[in-house]
Amino acid sequence: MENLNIALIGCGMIGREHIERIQNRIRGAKIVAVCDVFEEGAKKGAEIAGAGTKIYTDFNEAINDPDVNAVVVTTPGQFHKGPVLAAIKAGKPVFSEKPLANTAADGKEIVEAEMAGGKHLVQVGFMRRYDRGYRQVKELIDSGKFGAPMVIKCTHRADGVADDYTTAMAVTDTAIHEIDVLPWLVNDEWDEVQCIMPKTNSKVKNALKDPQIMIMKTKGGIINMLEVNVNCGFGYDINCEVVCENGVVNLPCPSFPTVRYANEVSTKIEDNWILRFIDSYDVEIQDWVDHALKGETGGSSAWDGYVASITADALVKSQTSGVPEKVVTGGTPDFYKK
Ligand SMILES: NC(=O)C1=CN([C@@H]2O[C@H](COP(=O)(O)OP(=O)(O)OC[C@H]3O[C@@H](n4cnc5c(N)ncnc54)[C@H](O)[C@@H]3O)[C@@H](O)[C@H]2O)C=CC1
Ligand SMILES: O=C1[C@H](O)[C@H](O)[C@@H](O)[C@H](O)[C@H]1O
Repeated sequence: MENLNIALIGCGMIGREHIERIQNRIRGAKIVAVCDVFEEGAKKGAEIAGAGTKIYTDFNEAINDPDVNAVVVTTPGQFHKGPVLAAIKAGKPVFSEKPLANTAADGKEIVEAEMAGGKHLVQVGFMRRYDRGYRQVKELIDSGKFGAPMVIKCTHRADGVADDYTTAMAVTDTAIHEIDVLPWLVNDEWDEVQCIMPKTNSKVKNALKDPQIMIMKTKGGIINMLEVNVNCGFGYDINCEVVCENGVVNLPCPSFPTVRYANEVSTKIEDNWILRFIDSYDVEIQDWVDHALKGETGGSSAWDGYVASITADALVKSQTSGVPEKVVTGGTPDFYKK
């Protein structure tokens, strides 16, 4: 393939972000068609993509357009399976935003379809693997200088979520980033996970339980403590500290000026995920395009996405059981072994 001619499915918040970056900053690819169940949404996507962009409201029609040779899926997680399976059936490379699917059952269908087709076509949008800070942490850990990782402490904090955000989404939509990136960071796999509910924030006006504490243990014995806190009140605050045998490695915070003013010293915390990881989205999408043009996939595979969904299912189960739940994947199929 000379160029990816992409159909983007789901012209919402991140769909429009990806249209803008693909049209303006990504080499070797362009959006030629956009699709949204709401025609108005598709028209908004087409406006960003530019003149001549085809508009669809049916993802099968968009994906099977003969001018389309690649697919980006940016529908809500529970609606990823349809377009991803359609892209696999059409033999076209597909970038699916995270999560691959909201349940392990849906993820399994995708993995089985990709293996049956015999071609690696699916990449999942876990962009933290492309984030400069996470890659710096991984490089230091992989150097061996600090010894083996033993404990990880993370926060995933945001300042407010949509009204339809649920207790389960704290796992399937939010913690799913740590579920994917941490095993990659420390070269291990999840074994057992537990969700513990502290006192709920009095700002929460619906059934949402927030914050949540997720204790996750790897097969190698590393224990991670993750605080998911989506009503923190002060910004979008992502932290990751890896405690090793001879030292501690911390994820760098985005750099902002330190201001001294009126007897105070202060710096800034990002407002949201768009700005906090803006560079990593560009690196991730460019890597997907570069690989797809060679008939390959980079980043997180469909199997990585499926394992993340298996882990998420276990954590959601623990949200009600309150006890540790095992993460059972059955082992990596040869098709996905690197
Ligand atoms: N990597 C990251 O940091 C982020 C990833 N995401 C992921 O991106 C995906 C989309 O999230 P948002 O943009 O926030 O959602 P959104 O709700 O803003 O947009 C989703 C769009 O998909 C459309 N849609 C729904 N079902 C469809 C179907 N069957 N066919 C075509 N269009 C359909 C909706 O009409 C809507 O316009 C989710 O999987 C989410 O987890 C979202 C935010 C950040
Ligand atoms: O994917 C995302 C964002 O990247 C944020 O990390 C989360 O807080 C949000 O819930 C989710 O949509």
